[in-house]
Amino acid sequence: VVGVHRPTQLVIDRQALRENIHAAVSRLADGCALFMVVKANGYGHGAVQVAQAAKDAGATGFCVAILDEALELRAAGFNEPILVLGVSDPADAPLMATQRISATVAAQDWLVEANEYLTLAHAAQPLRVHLGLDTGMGRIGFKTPAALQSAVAYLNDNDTLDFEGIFTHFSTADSADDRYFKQQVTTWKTLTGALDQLPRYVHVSNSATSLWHAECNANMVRFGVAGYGLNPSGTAVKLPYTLHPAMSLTSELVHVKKVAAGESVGYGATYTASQAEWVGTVPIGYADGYERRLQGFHVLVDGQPCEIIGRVCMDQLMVRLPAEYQRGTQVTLVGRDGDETISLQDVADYCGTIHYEIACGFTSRLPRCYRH
Ligand SMILES: Cc1ncc(COP(=O)(O)O)c(CNc2conc2O)c1O
Repeated sequence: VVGVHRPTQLVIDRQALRENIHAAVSRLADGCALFMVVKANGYGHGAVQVAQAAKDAGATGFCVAILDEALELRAAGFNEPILVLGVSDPADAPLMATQRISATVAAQDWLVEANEYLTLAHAAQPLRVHLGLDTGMGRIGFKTPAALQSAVAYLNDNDTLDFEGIFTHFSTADSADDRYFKQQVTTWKTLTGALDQLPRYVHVSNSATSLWHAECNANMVRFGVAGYGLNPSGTAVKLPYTLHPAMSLTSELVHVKKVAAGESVGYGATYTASQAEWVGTVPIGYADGYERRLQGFHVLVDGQPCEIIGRVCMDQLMVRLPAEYQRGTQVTLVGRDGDETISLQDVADYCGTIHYEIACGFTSRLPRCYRH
């Protein structure tokens, strides 16, 4: 990667992305589309590169969180449908219409305000609208048949608006306990059952739903975390087919020294060697998204787990080495080295969070290097 002057990098395996997405596409019923969810810079993997890999593997559209992420894809030359999953600014309705970016709508007053902007702008294209239904996620969306019917009537009465899709989002699809999931499905059926006809895109599935409740898929799935090779449930529910994690994180030792018993390492001198030992310094820290909470976790050097000793600094961290190693020796922070592997799940477990947050948390200071 041009301009990389530090050995620390996120390595993204595009072949893994393509395999994960193609596996999902091949399992979808005829007529069901896969839109790759590339929000948050492709869950940290690089939105543009992920979008291309997903398109190569059969994705026919994309989902993002905010309008800026959709504009990034258009600027990169993607002409496929793009749905913004969050609530956008009604004042941006003309821009979205012109750019053929689909807007999520969660309330009728948003439609009325957007329509004012569209009418004033004499937008050449109607704004594509997906109505979001809140069936239990408790985030955004219509909750009653009456409100939904009213919004649909408003859509049908205004040619500045194109009723392109209707969707909901499940909050427990990744749980082995499906009681709440079933309640949401019932609510979904009640709400959509109140409409005479449904729009082109009808979608309810995130990765977990498409993996464990595929019968719910309708005609489009919003495929995210599994496309990156990660189990939506973490380790709670077994995958129906193998996924290939696409993200690795590697670096090199930039300094190696022998410390004597009694010598301290890191801010706050929180670590003191109890015996003479070899210590390596790795150029990565919390400003890269490698969190301070990872003190005491481990990295891999020469296929061996090496404990992170002392506090993680902003840009560097120190590890105990099993022996003397040369400057430049590879360090694996996420990925496989010999017989050992550190997964994003392992990092997330140690931090008391989920792998989504770890992957999204790697900052822009880490170059993304693409393989295959
Ligand atoms: C509306 C919506 N659809 C689909 C997805 C894709 O889910 P998946 O990556 O599990 O397949 C998300 C992810 N949203 C989030 C994932 O983590 N926090 C979120 O808000 C979402 O918010």
